[in-house]
Amino acid sequence: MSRLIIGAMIRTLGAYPSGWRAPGAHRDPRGDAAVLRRTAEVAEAARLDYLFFGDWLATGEDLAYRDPYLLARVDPLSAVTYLAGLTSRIGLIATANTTYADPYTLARATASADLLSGGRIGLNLVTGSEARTAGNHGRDARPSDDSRFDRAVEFEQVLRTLWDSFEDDAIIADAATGALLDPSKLHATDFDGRHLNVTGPLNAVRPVQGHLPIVHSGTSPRSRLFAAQNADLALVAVSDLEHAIAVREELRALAFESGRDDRTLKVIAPVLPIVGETRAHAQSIADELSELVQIAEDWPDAPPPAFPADRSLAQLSSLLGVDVSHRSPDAGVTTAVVAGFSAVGQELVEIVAERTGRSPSGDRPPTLRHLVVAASVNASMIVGTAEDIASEFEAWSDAGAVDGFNVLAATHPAQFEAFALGVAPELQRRGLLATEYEGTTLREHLGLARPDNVHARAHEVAAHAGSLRPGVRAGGAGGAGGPGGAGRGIEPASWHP
Ligand SMILES: Cc1cc2nc3c(=O)[nH]c(=O)nc-3n(C[C@H](O)[C@H](O)[C@H](O)COP(=O)(O)O)c2cc1C
Repeated sequence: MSRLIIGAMIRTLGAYPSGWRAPGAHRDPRGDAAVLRRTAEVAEAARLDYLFFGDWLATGEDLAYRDPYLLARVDPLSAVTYLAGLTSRIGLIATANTTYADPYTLARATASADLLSGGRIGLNLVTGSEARTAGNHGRDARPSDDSRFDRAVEFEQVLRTLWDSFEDDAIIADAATGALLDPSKLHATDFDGRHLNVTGPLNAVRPVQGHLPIVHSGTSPRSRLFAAQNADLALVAVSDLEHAIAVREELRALAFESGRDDRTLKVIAPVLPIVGETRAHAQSIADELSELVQIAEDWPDAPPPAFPADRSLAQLSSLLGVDVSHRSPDAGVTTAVVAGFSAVGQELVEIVAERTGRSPSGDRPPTLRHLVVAASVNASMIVGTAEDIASEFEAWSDAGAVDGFNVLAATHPAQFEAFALGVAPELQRRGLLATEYEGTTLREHLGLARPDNVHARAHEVAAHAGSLRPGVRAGGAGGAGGPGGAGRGIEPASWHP
């Protein structure tokens, strides 16, 4: 039984769109500091490996209905730096968008946070953008998929090379001789790529972790290739166990073909557990959350223009293959009605039954509202007791489907603490989560070696070959941490200056 990597993806207003409406739930982002503090304390006591902060560089009224936690949130780097001061062992992962960020500024901020945290920071690199994000950054259009990933590849290489500006022993600090620095161990970056030109060196000492663990989340083919070639953790969106096994196999094969030790790539799936004292209790929580999700028919005339179009009886009718748009959303759906549904409709009825315990043949049949919500709210939900949830984690681990999970809490604090205080101890009992932090850095929690300094390796190669001038690069191709890059501790011969 190998231990899983267990992190929590923090969404303070809850990861379920109606989570903030649940009784006692945190619902005002102006109070996020206290929730973040409490969440970090509980997560570290539960020995979770890390807290993960996604990011979205735009906002608008639509998010209030679809993804409320995105409406107004603390910037991920501020969150991890703040929590680094309040915790001592748990990892802290922030998200940055390589399409819009500046590599020098980001390298400096992340190297600083890693120093301040004692080596506990990770960096999730995303490239995606929507029109609003482009507009917020003075760009008139979304970059093409290829150009955003071509830039991301250069960006990741520049980050690693900037982080390696100071070799670990570059600072001498000898008061007697007045020697503060060994200048031969401070390296320029001199990156000259198609998208990025960075001279360096970075004005921050090398991170405690050498290079921060790189995370990448995405679904497109370019995204998977980027993760396979450059990431330590790949966050995947998967629909079920079989899909997860296939995606992990594909990512590991891509990593191997890129010249990496594919075991160094950890595949992490998001999961949204609803935890109750009994299964029926958990189902009642899921049922209440489902009923709190607003649908178009809740407005007497018409929903607001920004309201999600797919959250309506009209949209549901097209999925069911039966016109239910004129019926009450709270009308029970009986077995006879379900018999006329399409295959998709039947599947929705099963999803609702699994989550809420509502059955068309029972005394609490599902309503059309439940079916609208099941169809329009995307969530990898598991509903049950702490043992039920832990057994599902164990089954995915045994099947080789994942290396770990990013746990999303439907509500804060209730469901987050139900997981941390209920499921985490059960995972520890089964050997799936450590009972104590074995190391002090995020790399150690993730079982990742500390990479060599690309320039120091170049020194060795140069000393050996008598030719190479470290730090001067012939252009963007080939990189410190990219495919075959020495940044991964892969033999220097594969690193092309
Ligand atoms: C599990 C998961 C989490 C994600 N989190 C973010 C995020 O926090 N911010 C973001 O801009 N994109 C996020 N994305 C979207 C992709 O990371 C992003 O667009 C990436 O560049 C790959 O995109 P593509 O699959 O659209 O090519 C996430 C995707 C997945 C599967």
